[in-house]
Amino acid sequence: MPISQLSVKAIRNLTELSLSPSPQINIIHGINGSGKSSLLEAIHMLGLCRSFRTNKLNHLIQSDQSLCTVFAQLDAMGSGVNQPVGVERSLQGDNRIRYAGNNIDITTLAELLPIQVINSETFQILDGSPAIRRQFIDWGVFHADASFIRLWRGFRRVLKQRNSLLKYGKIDHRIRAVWDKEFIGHAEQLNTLRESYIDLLKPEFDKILNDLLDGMKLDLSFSSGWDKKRGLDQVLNDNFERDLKQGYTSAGPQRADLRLKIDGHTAAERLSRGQKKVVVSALKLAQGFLFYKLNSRSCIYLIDDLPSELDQQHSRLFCNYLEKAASQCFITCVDKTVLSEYWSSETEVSFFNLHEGALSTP
Ligand SMILES: Nc1ncnc2c1ncn2[C@@H]1O[C@H](COP(=O)(O)OP(=O)(O)OP(=O)(O)O)[C@@H](O)[C@H]1O
Repeated sequence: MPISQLSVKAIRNLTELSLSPSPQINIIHGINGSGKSSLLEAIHMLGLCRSFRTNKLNHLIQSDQSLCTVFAQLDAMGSGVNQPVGVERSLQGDNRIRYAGNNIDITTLAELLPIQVINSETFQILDGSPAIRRQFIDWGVFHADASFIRLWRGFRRVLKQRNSLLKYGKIDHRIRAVWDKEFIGHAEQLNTLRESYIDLLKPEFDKILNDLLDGMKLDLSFSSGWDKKRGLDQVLNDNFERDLKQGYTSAGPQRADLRLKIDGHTAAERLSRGQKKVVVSALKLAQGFLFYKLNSRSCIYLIDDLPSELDQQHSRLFCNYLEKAASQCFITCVDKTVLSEYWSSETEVSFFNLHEGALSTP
C-alpha cells in the first residue's frame, strides 16, 4: 500500500486534516470550494514539493499561516514496510523534506512517490506547447532510467553555456567546437533514452486507447528536435549563422516533441473534448502501466473531477482501467453517487466527504 496515513496542515482551506486512505480507490467528494482539489494538491506537494495548480507556492499556504505541512506513512517499495515521509514549506520558500528520519532532496522524493495527475490541465498534452509534452516524456524517462536526471542536468548546463556564447555574438571556432562536442554528446544520449521510452510506451498506449475509445487509432510518434537524416553535427553547422543572429540554439533535445495524429491530422484539431480527455487519460494510464512493468511498483493517481467531460460509458471504462492498474487513486467529484457503481466488489473503495476544508463523517 503506498500511502496508509495522510495528514495535511495549512494547505489552502485544509486547516488540519488526517485520513487513512484505501490502497486502491479513494473518492473525495464535496460541494464546490470544499477543498477537494486542495487535498490532491497536498498529496502532489508530498510527492514533488510543488503544486499542479500554481508555480507560486505561497498561494498554497493557508492565509495567516507561515508554513504548510503534509505528512504520510508510505510503503514506497510495496514491501509492506511503512516509513514516515513529510514535506514542509514556509512562506520564505524553504522546503524541508524528511523520509525515514533523514533529510532528503526533491529528486529522491520524486523517486519514492511517483505521481500522475489527471485534471483539466492535462488537456495541455494535446493542446499545449511542446514543453508540456517533453515534461510528459521526461516523467517516464526519469522513472525508467536512473541515469536520466544527471544527463538531463548536464544537457541543460551545456545548452545554457552554448546559448550564452551565441548571445555574446562572437565565438572563437575552437571554443565553439568544444561546446558543440559536449552538446552533441549529451543530446544523443538524452535522445536515445527518450526514444527507447516512447518505444516502450507506444504499445501500452495503443492497447489502452483501443479499449477506451472503441477501436480508435491514433499515431503516437516522437520527434527528436532535429533532422535525424543530417545528424546533429551537420544541423548545428547549418543553423550556426541563424542561431548566432537569434542568440540561441534552434535544434536539439530542447525542441523534442511528441506527435499524436489521427488520419494524418493533429489529434488536438480533430478530437472532441471528451475524446481528448480519454486520449490524455490513456497516455497517463499507459505511463502508469509501464512504470509498473519497469519498477514492479505502482504510481499514485490524482484525478481531479473525473466525471467532467466523460459520459457514463467512458467513465466506467476508465475506472475499470484504474482498477487494473493496481494503483492507489485519489479521485475527486462533487456527487459521489456518480462514481459509486463503477467498481468491482473486490476493489477497496473509500469515500471521504469534505465540507469547508474538513472531513465530515458519512
Ligand atoms: N491560501 C489559501 N488560504 C485559505 N483558503 C484558500 C487558500 N487558497 C484557496 N483557498 C480556498 O480553499 C477552498 C478550496 O478550494 P478547492 O479548489 O480545493 O475546492 P474544490 O472542492 O476542489 O472546489 P471545486 O469543486 O469548485 O473545484 C476555496 O474556497 C478557496 O477559496
